[in-house]
Amino acid sequence: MESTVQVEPVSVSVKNLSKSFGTQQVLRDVSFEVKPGEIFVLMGPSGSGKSVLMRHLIGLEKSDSGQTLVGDGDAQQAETHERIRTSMVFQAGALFNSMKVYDNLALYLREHRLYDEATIRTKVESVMKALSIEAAGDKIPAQLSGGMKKRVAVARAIIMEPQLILYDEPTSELDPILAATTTELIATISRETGATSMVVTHDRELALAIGDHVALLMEGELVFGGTPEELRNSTDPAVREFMNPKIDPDNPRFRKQEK
Ligand SMILES: Nc1ncnc2c1ncn2[C@@H]1O[C@H](COP(=O)(O)OP(=O)(O)OP(=O)(O)O)[C@@H](O)[C@H]1O
Repeated sequence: MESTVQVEPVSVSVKNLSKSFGTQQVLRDVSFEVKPGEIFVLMGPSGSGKSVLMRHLIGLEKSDSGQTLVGDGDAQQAETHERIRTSMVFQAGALFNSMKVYDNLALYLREHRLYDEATIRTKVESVMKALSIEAAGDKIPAQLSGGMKKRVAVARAIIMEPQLILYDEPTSELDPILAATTTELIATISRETGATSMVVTHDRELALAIGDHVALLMEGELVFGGTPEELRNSTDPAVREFMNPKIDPDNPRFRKQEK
């Protein structure tokens, strides 16, 4: 992917982060570090607080206590995000359906008046080439397949040359081959741009294949943090159950959860 731009990666640091909504505590004293340039994978069951945690990192949520740093800046201050380029690849792509793919990609550069139209064209074409989506330029998102839409969403995120890229469930709703392709894409972008990557996912294959570090959040608490190898070898019953749930049709777990 020779047409991508190298960036200065940033660290992420979460220290003793707690957050409640009303009486429900969603994050409990969560702490972890992400090193510049690494791929950090955040896993955990539905409702465990992953999205709330990520929202803190892009400044959309205010903590009750604790600290979230992106580089040397407080993630909850707008100034940090003006200085450090962070982009998020949303699950549904967050593309404008009424606009051609080319215009979706050019939008950020045009809105921020960063370059003249000729330079924008060069940049958009270069990112489209890097992700092999040149043929999609004149189409609107509704005309694209799921896999192509994912690549356009990734293209839209990397066009701003982010130092930190956050992926929200990038492989959900994809067939196994497309999930593998998207996983490879995340690894390639990480390698080629040098950006720090954080991936929220339920996808164990992705976590084990490309994570430098993996963290597991359960009921708002970080119950595991380590390498994929350490995750694979964990003897913690909750971690093992999450990674390898045994399906027992005679003793369904939803019945146990009802009690
Ligand atoms: N703005 C909010 N107000 C009240 N409760 C909220 C709010 N945002 C999230 N929650 C609650 O916080 C809990 C954690 O939600 P969150 O979306 O972070 O889970 P998640 O781990 O991302 O789940 P999933 O994997 O299903 O996306 C849920 O119980 C949710 O209902």
